[in-house]
Amino acid sequence: MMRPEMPMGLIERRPPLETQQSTIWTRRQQAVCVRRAYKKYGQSSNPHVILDGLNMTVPKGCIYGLLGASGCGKTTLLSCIVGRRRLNAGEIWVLGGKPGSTGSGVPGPRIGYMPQEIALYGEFTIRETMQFFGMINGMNPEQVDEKIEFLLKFLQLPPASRPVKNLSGGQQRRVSFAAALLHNPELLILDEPTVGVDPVLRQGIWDHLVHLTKDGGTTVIITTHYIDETRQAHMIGLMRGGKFLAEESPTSLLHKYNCQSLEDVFLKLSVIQNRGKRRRSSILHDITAAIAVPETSPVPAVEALNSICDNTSEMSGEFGDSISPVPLSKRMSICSMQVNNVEMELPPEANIKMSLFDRCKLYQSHHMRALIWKNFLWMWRNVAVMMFIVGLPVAQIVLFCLSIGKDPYGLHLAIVNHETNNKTCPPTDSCELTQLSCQYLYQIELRRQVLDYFDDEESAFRAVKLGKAWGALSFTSNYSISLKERMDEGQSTPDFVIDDSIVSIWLDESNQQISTLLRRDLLFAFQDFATTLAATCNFSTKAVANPIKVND
Ligand SMILES: Nc1ncnc2c1ncn2[C@@H]1O[C@H](COP(=O)(O)OP(=O)(O)OP(=O)(O)O)[C@@H](O)[C@H]1O
Repeated sequence: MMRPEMPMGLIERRPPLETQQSTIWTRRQQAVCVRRAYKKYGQSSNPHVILDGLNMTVPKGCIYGLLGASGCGKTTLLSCIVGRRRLNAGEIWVLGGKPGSTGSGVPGPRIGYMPQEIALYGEFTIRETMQFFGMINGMNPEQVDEKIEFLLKFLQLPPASRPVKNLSGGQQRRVSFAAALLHNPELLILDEPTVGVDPVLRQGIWDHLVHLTKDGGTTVIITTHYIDETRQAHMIGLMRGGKFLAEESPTSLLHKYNCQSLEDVFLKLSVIQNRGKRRRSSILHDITAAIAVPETSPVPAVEALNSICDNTSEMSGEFGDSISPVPLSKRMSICSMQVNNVEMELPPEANIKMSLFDRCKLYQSHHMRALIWKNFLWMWRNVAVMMFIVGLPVAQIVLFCLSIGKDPYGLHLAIVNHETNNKTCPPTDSCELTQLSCQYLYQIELRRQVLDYFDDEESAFRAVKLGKAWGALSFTSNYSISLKERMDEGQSTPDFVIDDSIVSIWLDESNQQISTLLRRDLLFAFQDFATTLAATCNFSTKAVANPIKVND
């Protein structure tokens, strides 16, 4: 592909480096390759931009130190790499595939991720924690046990039977680190693993990382606030303002900027980035001119722009534009892997349409087993919580049955009994058909309701209105005579006799449940009163029973 001519001013300021082509193939050969990453938080109207066109290349077999001030977006970038978050724009290739795509193994056992925040179960012992992570990554118990011995010794951890909650903060971070190392992943992503670690152990950790990457089989990306400890990294990326200020080996950075420490390099580059921002408008003008290719040119304008962004030579030295000044070939030689000589089988490309079967494959049996095991262990360790969770519904049901499941009793009823001049009357066991209202009221009392006597209907209604009674019952003065005549005369009973034989009832309907139950009680009480009376007088009880039979 032809490159557009660069303007003279730009060439004078920055001598061009060797042109590097960035193709999908080369991106997939890297351990991690991020291109034009853009990530923001918050509303579109007021976005908080964290990654602003960031490019990052982590060759395989490399220790890559990701450095930057607190809050510059290191954790955000790492969580996009492991597939916990998504970019708003741009591309990420991890171990040849896109995070989350089918068959990429990312997230999955190909990656070991130690997050910044501790994500361990406090109730579990160190051994159980390791067993859980081992199970998730498809390891068998023997393999886990073997690895535990080494990791406990190497990371100076207490005995494996110690619960995680009883460990210090630094020890818990080391357990989290051990969990990331456990399954020998191809790519180790460590977010501040050396926080709370003494200098001797810190050196031990770095030595181990160097050992892991020696044969090129493992790649490590590590963030740390101790900038100088990254001298042992093969490459470091200095992040600021959502971009990389540089992506180079520590020695070449120290040499190039003539500094004694990487902190000084970082400061120098920050100053250059600030200057670069001020000059940016004029540089942008130069670039626009560079890609303003004539219509006759065989290179389309979009390709020309991509070429400028992807090839490291054109804009090298312009920090803050997130383009590394190191040619790709040099970066590759820093690390142990010579990609050109290796024929590798790459995972499938992203955005492949997934069938339902493929989706089901995401739910692997060892994941399910690990989760079930973890949940049972958690329940076992939290017996009190479990008893509460199981016992609460039982207690609720018992309380419900005790309070609501029973029929209500002790309900007050306002009685106006003109037949007895509102006097209470005892029930009789003789067949005298006088004061039948008393016998009916007695049946109501048997249902444990409370009878309050009133002189007239008006005062009985007032009691109901004031909520002192749930209902009012009124008997006429010749209730018993009328009822008897009604039974004797049958069809020829005059209307006024029928009216006198009726018990008038008014119920408070404000609580439908109570009024329904009360209505049922009053009807059943009358049924019992009629049956008892029939039995006392040697009548057929069946004749007075309700002519409805509910069968089984
Ligand atoms: N979920 C979120 N919603 C909104 N803002 C967020 C969220 N997560 C992180 N941020 C913001 O994004 C910025 C970058 O956060 P990030 O954790 O990536 O920084 P960092 O470089 O890892 O910091 P440190 O070195 O202190 O861990 C911070 O300003 C943070 O407040």
